[in-house]
Amino acid sequence: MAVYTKLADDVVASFLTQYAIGPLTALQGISDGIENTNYLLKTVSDEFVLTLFEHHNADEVASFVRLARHLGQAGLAVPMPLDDIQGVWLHELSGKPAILCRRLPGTHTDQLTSEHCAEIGRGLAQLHLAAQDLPQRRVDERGFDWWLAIAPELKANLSPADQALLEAELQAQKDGRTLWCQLPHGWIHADLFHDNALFLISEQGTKLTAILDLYNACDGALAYDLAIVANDWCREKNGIWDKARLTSLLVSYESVRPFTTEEKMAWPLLLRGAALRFWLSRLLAQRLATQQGRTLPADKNPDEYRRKLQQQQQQQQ
Ligand SMILES: Nc1ncnc2c1ncn2[C@@H]1O[C@H](COP(=O)(O)OP(=O)(O)O)[C@@H](O)[C@H]1O
Ligand SMILES: N[C@@H](CCOP(=O)(O)O)C(=O)O
Repeated sequence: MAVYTKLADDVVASFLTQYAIGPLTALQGISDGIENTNYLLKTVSDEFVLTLFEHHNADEVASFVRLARHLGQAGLAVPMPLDDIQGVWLHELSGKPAILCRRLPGTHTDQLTSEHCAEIGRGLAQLHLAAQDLPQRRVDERGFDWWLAIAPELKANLSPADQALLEAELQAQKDGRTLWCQLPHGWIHADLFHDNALFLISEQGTKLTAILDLYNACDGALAYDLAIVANDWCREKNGIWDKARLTSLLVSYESVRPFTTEEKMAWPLLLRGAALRFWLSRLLAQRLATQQGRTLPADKNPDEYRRKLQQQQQQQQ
């Protein structure tokens, strides 16, 4: 569920009077997403998505949206906040930063194919290139330093075998740090799971229509971003690779931005780093959920990423 802040119709209707989009005709909470509150709304002119940021202040939102605007102006299909009649795009609603974006077409899919992977490979490479000239990249709040900081406290609840798996990977990542730092860096999406993309399927084929949720975007190794995508889009939840989807992803990405020699060398390290990152963040989310008497959604199970990491380690022995 992703409606943490409930908004009455009259509150939204009044909010919309700041925009030149006509009066509200329908309002519905969006159940997808995990972090922010999102509403789908209709006016006489079009469909829009209203987002209330639950965990970020206005300055942080301004930083993500700077990237979204830059990418949108470069022709990428990302949610771009609309200006109101005063030319202001960042608002406050119910005490939270709020933006309004046009609803992008397309739907989510869980039935991933090589065509989806080709599309996202191309889309991600285009995002990396288009963002290169945008300065002031944010630090990755869930990068290497965070792995080292959070691992000791999460380790206490793991089995001895999982503790050993975690320790071995942290050591391998420390050993690989010099190589990692030599890789091309830039703005990365940092969370481009398949639930953050929309597609349209027509007689012309499968088309990527939106890359969503740029709210983890930060500085990082570009090929690490691709490894995050590969782990989610090209592997089953049991960790088994779909080779056709992986090939499709890599070939398509490389057709837009060719890999450097160092990136090819670092690929196994990056895949493991990407698996480690989401194993740790899901363990943390699980701990918070338990403390609050909630259960995690089934598709956020930390074990998926433990298995992916373990298999990747075993393949490389
Ligand atoms: N501009 C948009 N056009 C169409 N759908 C959108 C748009 N923005 C958000 N959504 C829908 O809302 C969902 C949640 O958005 P997302 O940014 O991923 O939220 P969260 O940060 O809470 O995870 C998306 O998965 C998508 O279904
Ligand atoms: N896509 C992730 C959730 C987002 O990561 P987080 O660090 O912001 O929790 C997942 O599927 O685990």
